[in-house]
Amino acid sequence: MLRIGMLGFGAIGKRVAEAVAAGQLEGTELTAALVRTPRTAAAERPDITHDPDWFFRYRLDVVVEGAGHQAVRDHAVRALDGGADLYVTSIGAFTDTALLERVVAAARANGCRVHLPSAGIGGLDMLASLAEGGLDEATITVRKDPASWKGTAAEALVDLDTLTQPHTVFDGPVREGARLYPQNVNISAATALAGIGLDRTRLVIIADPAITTHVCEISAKGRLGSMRFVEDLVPSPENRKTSTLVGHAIVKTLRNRTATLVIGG
Ligand SMILES: NC(=O)C1=CN([C@@H]2O[C@H](COP(=O)(O)OP(=O)(O)OC[C@H]3O[C@@H](n4cnc5c(N)ncnc54)[C@H](OP(=O)(O)O)[C@@H]3O)[C@@H](O)[C@H]2O)C=CC1
Ligand SMILES: O=C([O-])CC(=O)C(=O)O
Repeated sequence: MLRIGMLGFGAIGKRVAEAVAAGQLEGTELTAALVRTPRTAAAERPDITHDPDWFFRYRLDVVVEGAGHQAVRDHAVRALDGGADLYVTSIGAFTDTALLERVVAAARANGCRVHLPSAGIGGLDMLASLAEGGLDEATITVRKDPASWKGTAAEALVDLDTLTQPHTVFDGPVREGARLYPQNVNISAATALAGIGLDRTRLVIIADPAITTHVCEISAKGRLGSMRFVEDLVPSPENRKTSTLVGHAIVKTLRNRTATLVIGG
């Protein structure tokens, strides 16, 4: 039985819980989930707690982070020190390269692995393959409806409520943009780490009043050829900044861990 601990129990965490409860992740148990806000006690699985010491007293095979950059900073190394493999979705936290190095060192010291799943972005397999031959350029464009940028740095740049035209709120290196928009563009950090890195990958972020979805595009060019990938995803009713697909993608990733036949990856 694979024992999973979830950091975060929002749009992503709840989808994992639903999949386990529905028997869609054979041979797995969602043992515990760590959140920020205290919950009323319930003797059920997962055991949902806001107390990191309580969460980490469980012996976990896998810790899946779907909680945010601070949770990566606070708990990633502890998860690995406890002997669990770690899956991180808040990949933008690794714009801090020293943090990534500490996390990888902890994994190595404990004989564990760190996974950065594709989660909300496609095309990483192709991008990483192209990068093997050397990439000249890579760009990711993240376009979301204005409501998805509420509560972010975009609010200081533009009135999201009265926007009538697409507005570029960031155009620059991923290292800067993924730090400025921690809840919306983790996929850009995944793209950068799969390709030509956080400083050389260009990130364009657009608030677009003409759409109601998340339209994200990767384009890249190198010695082996070029690629273009576009996705158009439905926002989660639980958290508009996150595409509904993300939780499903994490379920697919966890299923691949125990499956006999693994497709893609
Ligand atoms: N790589 C990718 O493709 C994507 C990555 N993400 C990342 O995943 C994160 C979670 O997304 P989503 O599920 O939509 O978010 P939600 O806001 O729906 O849920 C976040 C959950 O994490 C908990 N939480 C927040 N901070 C902490 C912390 N410091 N320690 C422990 N728990 C914490 C919250 O607790 P409480 O319920 O008490 O508030 C909540 O349960 C995003 O912030 C983003 O960083 C998101 C989408 C795509
Ligand atoms: O689900 C998405 O739209 C992507 C996302 O929020 C992120 O990368 O943080």
